[in-house]
Amino acid sequence: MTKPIHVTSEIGKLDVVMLKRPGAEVENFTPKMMPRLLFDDIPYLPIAQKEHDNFADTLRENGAEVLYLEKLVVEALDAGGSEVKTAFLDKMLTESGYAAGMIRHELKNYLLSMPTAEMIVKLMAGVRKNELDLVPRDLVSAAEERDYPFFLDPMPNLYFTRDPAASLGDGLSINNMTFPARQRESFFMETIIDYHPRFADHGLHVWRDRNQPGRIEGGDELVLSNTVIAIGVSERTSAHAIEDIARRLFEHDSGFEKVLAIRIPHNHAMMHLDTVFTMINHDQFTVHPGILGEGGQIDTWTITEDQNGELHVDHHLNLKQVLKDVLGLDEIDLIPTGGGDPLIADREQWNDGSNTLAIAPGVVVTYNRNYVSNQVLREHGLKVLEVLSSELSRGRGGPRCMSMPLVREDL
Ligand SMILES: NC(=[NH2+])NCCC[C@H](N)C(=O)O
Repeated sequence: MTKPIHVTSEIGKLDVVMLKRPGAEVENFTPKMMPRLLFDDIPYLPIAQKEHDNFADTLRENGAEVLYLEKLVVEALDAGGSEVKTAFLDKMLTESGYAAGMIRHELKNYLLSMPTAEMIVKLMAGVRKNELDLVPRDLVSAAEERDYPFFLDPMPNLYFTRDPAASLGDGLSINNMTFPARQRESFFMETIIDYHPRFADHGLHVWRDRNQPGRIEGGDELVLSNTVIAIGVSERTSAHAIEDIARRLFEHDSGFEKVLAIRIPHNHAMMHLDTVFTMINHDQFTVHPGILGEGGQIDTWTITEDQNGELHVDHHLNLKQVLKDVLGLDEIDLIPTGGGDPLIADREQWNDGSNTLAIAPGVVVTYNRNYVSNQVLREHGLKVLEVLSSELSRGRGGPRCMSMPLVREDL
């Protein structure tokens, strides 16, 4: 049987992928909560779901098996049995800010009274205060939180399955995420890997787990080849975590020998490397011109292991040259988002015009709204499969963010 996780490139034919269909969580918040929940608008759920189904169908029609996160967690908990389910809930409540006390007790009873599938939907969607017959009498609730409508916040970013974990070779990183709005998400992934029959006991390597200090997110982790990984030094991923994962990958025979750290601006529009740079063919990449300085310069470091087992770091400024060197290519094609027009580049990057998902070498899935960038990709010889994007894009992520490849064919 093929391994449950096997990803040695960004572009090998996509065989198995994990998605999350947007649910009640993307509607269960108010404009005031948006900045904290990392959304810039309120999506219209029925249309977001239609668009997401269109995305999933496109992947299936092109030969990928689509698994759903929400289904895998339920199957994992059911396989684990009631003790695992209770321990899962205990930990989820602790991570949601209820380590002890009356509210924890009530929330636990409320959620445990539900069948597993319903409990998971509820945890993802959030629990409002008016759902429980409870007037908290502790000082914190009485003094500060009276008007806040939730006991448990919704997790609207779950449909960006790319970020809580990343498939790297025959294993994965399960990530310690940056903002509280997303930190609980990677616990679902950990539960799947630990208890789902498809993943547990298959010798999967967790190269770095979510308990490690230093934040990292999958949108920053790109598998350039079976020996090279690129990682963004970004708003979401710290240099410390990059050194740490590099060390672990080198030590544990992962096959990876080089990590390319690329520094990008630290802001919400460009939160991850994959919002400004993706690999789409053996020698082709999309890049948002806004990240490149004069003469196309950008801070890049190659990290390798020296003979003494210490990390060795080299600094470079020419991304194109570094990519040629690490991939052993004579020429590469860096395709600018928006075709190089700075105004269009900014507009389309905002709606994830650089966030392309390669499903085979030279075949990409993109949002239809980025029609200038899509046309440019076609002119560069790529096959572009467009998917619907009016509502999904309001969460600030595109086709790469919305998918976690589990198995790709080797090149
Ligand atoms: N890989 C990505 N670019 N993911 C996009 C995630 C968007 C999400 N709203 C966040 O801010 O976290």
